[in-house]
Parts: sequence; structure tokens; C-alpha cells
Amino acid sequence: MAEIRVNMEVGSDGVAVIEICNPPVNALAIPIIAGLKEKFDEATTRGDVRAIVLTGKGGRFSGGFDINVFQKVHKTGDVSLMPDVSVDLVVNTIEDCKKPVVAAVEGLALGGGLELAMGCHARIATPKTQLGLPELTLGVIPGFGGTQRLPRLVGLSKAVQMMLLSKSIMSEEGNKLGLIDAIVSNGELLKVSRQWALDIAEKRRPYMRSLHRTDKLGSPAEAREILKTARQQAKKTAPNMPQHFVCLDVIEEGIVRGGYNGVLKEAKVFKDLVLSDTSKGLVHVFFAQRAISKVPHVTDIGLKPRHVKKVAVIGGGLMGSGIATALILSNIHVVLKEISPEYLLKGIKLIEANVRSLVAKGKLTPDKAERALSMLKGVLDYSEFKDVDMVIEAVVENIPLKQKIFTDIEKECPSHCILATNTSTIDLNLIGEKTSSQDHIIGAHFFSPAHIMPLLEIVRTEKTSAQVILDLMAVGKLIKKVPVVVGNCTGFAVNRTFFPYSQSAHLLVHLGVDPFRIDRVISSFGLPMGPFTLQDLSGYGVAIAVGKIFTDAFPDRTFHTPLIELLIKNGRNGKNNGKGYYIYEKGSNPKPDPSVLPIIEESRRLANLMPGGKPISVTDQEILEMILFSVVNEACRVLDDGVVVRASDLDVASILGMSFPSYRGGIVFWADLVGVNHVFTSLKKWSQLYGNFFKPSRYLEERAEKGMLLSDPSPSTASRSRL
Ligand SMILES: C[C@H](O)CC(=O)SCCNC(=O)CCNC(=O)[C@H](O)C(C)(C)COP(=O)(O)OP(=O)(O)OC[C@H]1O[C@@H](n2cnc3c(N)ncnc32)[C@H](O)[C@@H]1OP(=O)(O)O
Repeated sequence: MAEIRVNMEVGSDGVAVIEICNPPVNALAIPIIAGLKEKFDEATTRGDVRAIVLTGKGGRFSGGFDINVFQKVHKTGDVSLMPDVSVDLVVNTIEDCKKPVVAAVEGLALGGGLELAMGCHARIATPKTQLGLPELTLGVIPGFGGTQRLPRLVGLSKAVQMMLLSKSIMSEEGNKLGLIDAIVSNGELLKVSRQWALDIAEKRRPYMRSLHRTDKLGSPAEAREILKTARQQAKKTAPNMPQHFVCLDVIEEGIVRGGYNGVLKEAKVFKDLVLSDTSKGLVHVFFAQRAISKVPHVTDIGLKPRHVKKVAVIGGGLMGSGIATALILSNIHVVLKEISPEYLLKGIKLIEANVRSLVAKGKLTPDKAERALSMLKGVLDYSEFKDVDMVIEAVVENIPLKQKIFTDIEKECPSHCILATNTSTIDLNLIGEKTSSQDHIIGAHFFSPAHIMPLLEIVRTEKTSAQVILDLMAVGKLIKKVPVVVGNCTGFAVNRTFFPYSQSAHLLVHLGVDPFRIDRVISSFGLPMGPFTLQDLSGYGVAIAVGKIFTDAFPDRTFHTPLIELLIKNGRNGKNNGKGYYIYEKGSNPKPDPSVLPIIEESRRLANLMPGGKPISVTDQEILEMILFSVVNEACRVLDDGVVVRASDLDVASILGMSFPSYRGGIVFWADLVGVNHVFTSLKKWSQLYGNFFKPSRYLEERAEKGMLLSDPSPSTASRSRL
């Protein structure tokens, strides 16, 4: 393991260079903070030191405070594990140091890293260095004085934007704004920084303490207006995230009562925020996202991903065109195959529309759009397949059709070719049954729209080779997806876990609960839309097809709703034909459609589930739990069956695939936080009242009895793992 330390070297020019050394990102771990204090104290007292340069080893200044410490605080509840950096190190030791301190910033300075640099008397950076305060994405606020110094260096409006959106800037912009004093080449960084520090020492340049500046803060009235607008914005975009509002309050404190008081308030509320559930959830997600790319026996056995230059996509429908779009946007040649010229033209037009919409939204330049489209070729036969590195089949969910395609492509493609299917539910062993290339067969389950949604579920069978899995992971990363490797079962990890989401909502409606209330409860919890809005959006045909697949696979725990068929019988098909649970009018938000209520009544009569024919009485909290605990219950079965490598993979997948709120840490993490026993006893009670749909799984019951978390790894799962 690389050594964690702070180095100091004093040159003959009288400049002490203090260097943070904690690869790979020079995180400010506790020993680093202690080391900085020690070296700064030494440099301050040594007679041969006239000025100080602070820098980071290995081309990166610092990625901020060590996030592992947050995790320790979350586990122990002991906030005293956080050292006093803000006042003791940044204000007293660095900013108030009589000897000038210059930050030599290379590569990146994020969070606490940038805050240290802002405590220095000047900042010199290399080109394209990333600068930002992303603490809000971890459920906290900047805690080393960043809420006070950034507004004083770049102005209030820009600082609020950078902190609330966790948006970093490049050093070039930082230089224009006044955050960076000069930009120099990497080779010159130390030389210029040393000279700059000496210049300050000899009064050729000003000795600036950021916290004492007020020139960029604007008038009190302007500041009030900026903060008011930011609060209104946060109410809309981050209603469940306390750190946004706290950050604005702390900034305001500094404006009203001065920078130092702002620093004191910042340090105080930081400690409360670290202990919040939001911070627990977001820090968990930070590490979970990094763990997901570590797949035992795949990424740890010395294999290297092969280069995938050309991919064939079979089927130009919604999924196929989305997948092709994602590939060409990352400079991968795509051959799009369809069965007729009409279908092919339709597919190509969809891809063009996808690319052009990115240009219209300003996310892609017209040049890049043209280049991407030039990577696409439409075909009607397999002649172009002889040199493809990967095929992704994206035709309709029809087993014989997929089997035929796989036997055909096996003959047409080179022997190294990866044979992937975008099925969202069908067993991969069935698809590949008639081929002899089963080690090359893999699932590439994209989420719709495939060129936008970030998750890629990589489905492996017992036969899929490690090399093929690694190759698809690499392609996934190249096209900017987060690949999660999962085992083969109906619905795989995400759709299987979430099938009870819409089913429990329907069950509740048939017990007498208002669907619009259900949607409201789910949206206020933080999902972008409730189950009925989602059903309107995806169309009722999809709901019926998917419902049937899960009813066939898991007949003991599915609810067959009569409502969707009734809606279709009444000429409704959701947003598609403008007639769903909601009314869709151009330019306004969907409104509940009262004319759907008689259809719901009819469906309730047919299902005859309401006890004594009367609607059940439930609180909003019960509605939320009846829906989401059913999902947790299936997540338990997914964990029990070893469909995912680790519980946190399912958390990331639930966030990226189903838009489960990241600040709740993902579905399993959230359930652990709510309490395993509470989830178990609630489901047990509902199963007694309303039937088997809610019956707690064996995994959940065992964990509740043993007092274990759902995320605790279990040795018995390892032996049954599908991975
Ligand atoms: C009091 C203060 O105000 C509070 C803070 O400073 S909180 C911290 C604020 N800083 C951040 O949020 C930055 C977090 N880090 C990142 O965004 C990215 O890691 C990065 C842009 C620095 C580098 O990205 P990239 O090169 O893709 O590498 P990435 O895989 O993310 O990270 C490399 C390793 O460093 C670790 N790491 C990155 N930043 C870290 C940090 N601040 N603390 C601890 N570990 C960190 C990662 O966990 C990963 O570890 P692994 O290899 O064991 O999985």
C-alpha cells in the first residue's frame, strides 16, 4: 500500500514546499491533516523558511476530505472523529500565517482540497485543472470554510451555483473569476509558485486573506435577492435535501455577520449534517458506485478488455435505435440491421432524431452530431457482420425469433464476436440454447431511452466467459453507462426487484385507495413520478406484457389487476393517446382525469378485495411502505438468489435504472435504515390482512430474526450465487 504522508522540503531560496501524498487523489485523510499541521508549524517557526508552497504529489492537488471518515462517523455515530480543520488548520495555521502560503494546484482541487487552496494567500494552477466544491452530493456542505471563501473569491452568484449544483469549473474560468491568480504549465508550476510566494514575502505582490475580503460580495440587497432565488430553486429541485437550505443559511450568516462567524456556523452545522440520513445515503452511493466495477473472477484475474470497434445492432425499434445512438455518440461504428427497407428507414430516422435532439438541447455540437451519424450504416442482411466485434440483438420479446437470430449470427460473425441480447426478461439460456457459442452469449439490458438512461445491466449465465463480461463492461463505460453485472433470472436484477412496485399500487387501488394519492405519496418520497403516471408514460400494452411474464414466473406473489384491460377496453392507452389516469394537455402538467374513476370502480367490483366492500383506511406513510416494502421483499429474494454481486450493486441499479432517490441510498440501504424488523413485521401483518402478495420472503424473515441488515453478506448466498 502506498504511504500516506506529508513531505516538506526547504530550498536554498527559503521556500518550504509542503506536499500532500495520499494516492490516488491525495484525499485529506486524518494522518494527512495531522501531517499538514505539523509541517506548517515547523515551516512557520524555522528561521530559514521565508515562504511556503502547498502542493499535491502525482499531478493531483487533492480530491478533498477523506470520505472514508464520513463512513466511520456513520457507522459509529461518533462525530468527534472529524478533526478541527476549518479553524485550527485553515484559519489559524494557513490563512493567518505570517509567512505567505501559495497553493500550487495541479489536476484537481475538490471539496476540502479547494478549501485548503482558498485558505492560501494565492493560487497558481495548471491548465484544465478541475476546481469545485461537490460536498452537497455527499449530503453535507463545504466544511473547511468553503461556504465563506468561495463567494469572496468568485462572487456570490457564481459561488452559490457552484456549491448548490456541485458544478466544478476549469482553472481557465477560475482565473477569469479571480479564484486562480495565474495559470502556468505543469513544468513551471512549482517554479512560478515559489517565486510568487517570495514576491508576497517581499511585498511585490499583495498578501491576501480570502476570508477578509468583501469586494465581490455585492450589496446586502443584491445578496438577499440571490439567496432568495436560490432558496426558491432548491425548494423545487431538492425539497428532501436539507444540505441545500443549510448551505444557503451558512452563506447568509457570513454575509450578515462576517466571514469568521460564517466559518464558525459552518463548522457547527456541518457536524449535524454528517449525521443526517441524507449524508449516510449519499456517501453509501459514492462508494457503491465505485465498488460496482469490481466483479470477482472477472476484473481481478489479470484480463484486459478487448477493443470493440464495430458493433451490429439488430432491430431499429425504440431500444435498438437508442442503443445505436449511444454507440455512435462514442465513436463506435454501428451496423443497424432491419428486416425491410421501411423498418430500416424508420430506425435510422429515430437515431437521427435522437442525435438532433441532443444538439437542440445544447448537449452536442452540430459537428459532433454529423461525425456520430457518419458512424452509422443501415443493412438488410448479414454481409456486414463478418468483421463486427459485437452484436446486440434488440428485436421484440419472442423466444423462437431470438433463437433463430442467434443461430444465424453465430454462423455470420467472427469467432471472437460477443453475442449480446437486449432482452429485458427472457432467460438467456433459452435464447442461446440452439447455438454452440454459449460462452459468448451475454445480456446487455439497456433502459429506455437507451441513449440517455445511465444503467447497463450486464446479464451473465453460468457459461458466459469472464473475457466477454469484461469486454461488455468496457464498452458500457466507453458509452458512458454504469455497467452492473447480474445473474440470469426473470427480470434480472432491476425489473425483477421492481415488479411489485406497480402491482402493489394496483392492489392498493383495489383495496380502495385513490391512485392519485398514491402517485403524490411516491413523488414526495422522491421518485420522479408515481406508479400510475409511469404506467401512463410507458403505455398499457407494456404493463400487460410485463405483468404476464412475472405472473408466469412468480405466481405465488403476483397480483393480476383487472384495471389495465378495462382501461384499454374503454379506449385508453395512457399518454400515447392522451387518455390515461391523467389528462395530458400541451404546455401544462398532467391533471388527474375524473372520468377514469368509474372504470376504477368497476375494476374494484370485479376484484372484490375491499374488506366488507369498504375502502381500507391508510395513512400516507402506510401507502408508501405497502408499495416500497413489497419492492424490498423482492430485493431480498434477488439477494438470496445471488443475482447481484453485493447488495450495494442493487442500490446503484435501483437509483440509475428506476430513479430511486440517490439521497436515500438505494432500495436495500433505505430498507436497512428504516429497520429490517419493521419491514418484516409490516409485511407479515399485511399478508395476514390482504394475502400472499405481501408474504415476507425467507431471507427477510431470517435477517429480522437474527437482527442482521439486509446488506450484510451471507455465506449461504455465496454457495447459491448465479455469478
Ligand atoms: C470538509 C470538506 O468540505 C468535505 C469534503 O471535502 S468531502 C469530499 C469532497 N470531494 C469529493 O466529493 C470528490 C470525490 N471524488 C471524486 O469525485 C472522484 O473520485 C475524483 C474526481 C476525485 C477522481 O475520479 P476518478 O479519477 O474517476 O477516480 P475514482 O475511481 O472516482 O477514485 C479513485 C479512488 O479514490 C477514492 N477517492 C476519491 N476521492 C476520495 C475522497 N475524497 N476520499 C476518499 N477516497 C476518495 C475512490 O473511492 C477510489 O477508490 P477505489 O479505487 O478504492 O475505488
